[in-house]
Amino acid sequence: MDDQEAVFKEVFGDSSDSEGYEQQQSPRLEEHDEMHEDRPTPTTFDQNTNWEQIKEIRGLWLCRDFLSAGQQSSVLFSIENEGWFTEASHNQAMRFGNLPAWASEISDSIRELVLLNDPGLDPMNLGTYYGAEEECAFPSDLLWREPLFDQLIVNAYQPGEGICAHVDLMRFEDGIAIVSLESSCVMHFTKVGEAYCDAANGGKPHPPATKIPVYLTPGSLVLISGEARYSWKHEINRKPGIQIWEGQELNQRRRISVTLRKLCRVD
Ligand SMILES: O=C(O)CCC(=O)C(=O)O
Ligand SMILES: [Fe+2]
Repeated sequence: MDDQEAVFKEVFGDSSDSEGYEQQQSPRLEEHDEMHEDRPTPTTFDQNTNWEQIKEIRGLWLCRDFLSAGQQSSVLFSIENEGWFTEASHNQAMRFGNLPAWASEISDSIRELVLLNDPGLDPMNLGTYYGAEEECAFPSDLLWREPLFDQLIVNAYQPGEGICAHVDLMRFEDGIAIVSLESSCVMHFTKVGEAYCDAANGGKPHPPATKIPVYLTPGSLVLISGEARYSWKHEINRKPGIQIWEGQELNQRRRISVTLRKLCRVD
């Protein structure tokens, strides 16, 4: 096991073991607890309060405390070790196919966390739970595809940098996950077709587009599927005056994001 893998297993635990979902989120923390007198409370995922459904947009879910501070450091350490961002001009890295171990661990944790909140998605519980599919953070057909994700993009944004409004390319399947690290930001969602477009309207002003702001803190996870994926654009505009949350302009630092998607099959 190399250093990076060891650190990752230390923080996330070994996802190949057969412990229950709740234990898998922080098994190593619990081991440490046994060794120390002044034990911190283990961080387990709360079954009901962890996920936030963005009510204006079907298929948009947020888990603010997806990665603990230690897990965030571990992921950042792994990303740093990849050596992708050693030069200031490098701000994006992509991987297709097998994900690096640390990204696979994130992918496994996403599946576990969705299941934890929606036990009815687990085939083991078929017929026992009857939850509405729209109450699930990820639809079951996406949750059980293999692999869950096979494409990774890591973006590094300096203060002031963001990403223009877009719908992710159709070459990717439904079901996208974004993990935020280092700096908080506001991601804005705009309905497709509602965005301001001068030329298409003969220069006449459009009514202002409905923009739904979503506050992404470090360690948070966003899941985007269905309407949120196909009928809404997302953007991060970090120009002055735009990154406002609860009336306050956010203090910007470098932001790293990890985006996981699945390529469409070409038969
Ligand atoms: O950096 C982010 O948080 C979003 C990235 C994104 O939307 C994309 O790569 O398509
Ligand atoms: Fe995107």
